[in-house]
Amino acid sequence: MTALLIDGIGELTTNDASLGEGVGGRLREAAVVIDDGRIAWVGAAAAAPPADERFDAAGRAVLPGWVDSHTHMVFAGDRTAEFEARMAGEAYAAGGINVTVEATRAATDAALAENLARLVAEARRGGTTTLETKTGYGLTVDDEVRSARIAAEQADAVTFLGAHVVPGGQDPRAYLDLVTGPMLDAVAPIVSAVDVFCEAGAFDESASARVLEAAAARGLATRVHGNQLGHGPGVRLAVQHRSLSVDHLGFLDDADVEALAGSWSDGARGTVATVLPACDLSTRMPLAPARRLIDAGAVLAIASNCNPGTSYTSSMGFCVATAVLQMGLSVQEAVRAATLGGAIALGMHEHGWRDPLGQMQPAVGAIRPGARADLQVLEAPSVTHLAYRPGMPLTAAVWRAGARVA
Ligand SMILES: N=CN[C@@H](CCC(=O)O)C(=O)O
Ligand SMILES: [Zn+2]
Repeated sequence: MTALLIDGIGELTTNDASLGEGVGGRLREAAVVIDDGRIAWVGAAAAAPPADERFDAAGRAVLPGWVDSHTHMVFAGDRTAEFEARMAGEAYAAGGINVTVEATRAATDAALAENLARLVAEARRGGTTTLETKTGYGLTVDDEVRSARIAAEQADAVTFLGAHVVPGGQDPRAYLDLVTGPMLDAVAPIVSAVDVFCEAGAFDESASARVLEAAAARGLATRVHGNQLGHGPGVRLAVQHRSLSVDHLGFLDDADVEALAGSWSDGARGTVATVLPACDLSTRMPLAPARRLIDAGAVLAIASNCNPGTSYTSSMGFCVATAVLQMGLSVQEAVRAATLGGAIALGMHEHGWRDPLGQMQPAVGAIRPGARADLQVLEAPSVTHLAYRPGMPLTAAVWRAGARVA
């Protein structure tokens, strides 16, 4: 194996308090050695061991690759008209999902895989090295299995979202029976988690609870899309069911914030609060109260929610900038939420995990010895530039599992 030394790092964000200072575990004048797909060494550049090859970061900032813990990238079609109508004043409603369902069902496997590859490549160029994606635009047994299979070829984690919306013309009770029964059984061998859109116009509290119970009965982790379009039971349900994350969070009351923070008390694995800044902007909905969540002690993740309806971007840099400029986070807090936070939301931060193709992978979300060698070099001296220069393409180089991917 060829070891690579990355030195000349002006500012290294490790996300490990034992390696550096502050929220990001930051080191100055640092170096990293990667070997066999993993981080082999981290420390002061002056003390770096020799390696076979060298990359000079030339004083630039290095940080973990983004961990995008929430996307919907298996789809076909376009929702430009819906977006235009929204920008002209129409409200977002869950019903738009059915437009993408129709286009996705009509697409060939090759077309879906190609569109996914295009989006994954975009994400990689923007510094994303770990990516979750969901089914949810098939909504028949065959179409959901097909989406899960296509996702498994390209994503690091696949989530089943059969409970996205009741497909047009179907009886809600019969569909819930299908999603919690035969459809779930068919996708269970491929996916690692189950999600439910708990919202008016999608699945109510009791239907959502049934989805979460059915998943748990099959040993699958759960996530919830909650509190996106109004206040609802999503957060409460997610915490009660010990879901890995609850995502969106535009409408929270004090009890929701306390429940999310309290879910981590006594050393328990709690529920990550995942905010989706690009989605909040793109739907002109209130921004999730990320500052309040962190201050209360919740564990925060930032994700892109890349999908054709509510957030057609995979730019984690844009999400981080928005979280700083509009949600009141410090740059270090936002970077941590978009890297380690996402890894915690996916259960990939501490130990090895199995990818959708059955291969064991090292932990992600931090630059520490033993972790997967997922890192990005910014065309900037510090991560502060992510918010100071919003919208600029600052990703200069990306390694994923030790391989240069951008
Ligand atoms: N909220 C549910 N699902 C997506 C939207 C999907 C769509 O509109 O196509 C979301 O996360 O925003
Ligand atoms: Zn989503």
